[in-house]
Amino acid sequence: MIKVNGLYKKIGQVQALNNLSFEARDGEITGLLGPNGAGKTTCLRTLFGLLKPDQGNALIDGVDVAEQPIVAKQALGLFPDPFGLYERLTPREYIRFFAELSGMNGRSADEATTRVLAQLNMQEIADRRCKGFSQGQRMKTALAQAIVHQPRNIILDEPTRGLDVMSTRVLRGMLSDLRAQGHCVLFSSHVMQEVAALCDRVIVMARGEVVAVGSPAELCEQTGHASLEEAFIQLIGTDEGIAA
Ligand SMILES: Nc1ncnc2c1ncn2[C@@H]1O[C@H](COP(=O)(O)OP(=O)(O)OP(=O)(O)O)[C@@H](O)[C@H]1O
Repeated sequence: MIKVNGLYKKIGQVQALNNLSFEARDGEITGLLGPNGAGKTTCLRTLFGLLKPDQGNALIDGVDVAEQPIVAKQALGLFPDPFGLYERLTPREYIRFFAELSGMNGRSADEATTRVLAQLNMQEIADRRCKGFSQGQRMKTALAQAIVHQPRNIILDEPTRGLDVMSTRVLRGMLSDLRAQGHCVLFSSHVMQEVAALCDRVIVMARGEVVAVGSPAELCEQTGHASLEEAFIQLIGTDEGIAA
């Protein structure tokens, strides 16, 4: 469970977060949807302890990220940019390295690596170098890295940016599996179709605050629009920076 309470963050002259509060529940996929500059990345960076809020707090399974960053991060997986994989390593080496970074060693790191390779059906590519991998194979490696320490909560910042259709499908399948296993999945997006297809609940953000919360169907109902696109435009006040 991820919870943010009254987050404020000013960056330069910009009030990037402006009393932002919401929760993302276990066993659900929660989408953070907003136009460019809404504050999505700032929020996710705060959740991961990379930014300190001016006010308010972020809780991972009830642990305050600012007060106990190491404990909070152990319950959190951050999905990295799959284009940034180190190409000379194999997935097994790569994932094991991240297992060690999260505090495992020797046998436990080996076991965790083997487990996640099996979980994501990666045995065939486990010992090939990442160089030349398809996007889908990169996605799996990136996700394996994020979940090797079995965090209950997984955060993804614009995970489908730049992906082809097949890879997007692979990612959607992986996120649905994580939901079925009871994980809390939170991802940011400015792509409506993606949010509509995947999310149980959508947090609509604009100007650093929440402007609406609900399932895609509830958001349509709240605004009286049949299409999600129209609902979002009404809620956000513009369609600038939102993709269909
Ligand atoms: N390092 C920074 N320096 C200056 N301004 C920043 C910085 N980081 C964020 N901001 C500003 O804070 C606001 C929120 O930015 P943020 O990146 O969180 O938005 P976002 O919703 O992730 O947008 P996008 O969809 O475009 O990635 C924006 O107005 C942005 O310009």
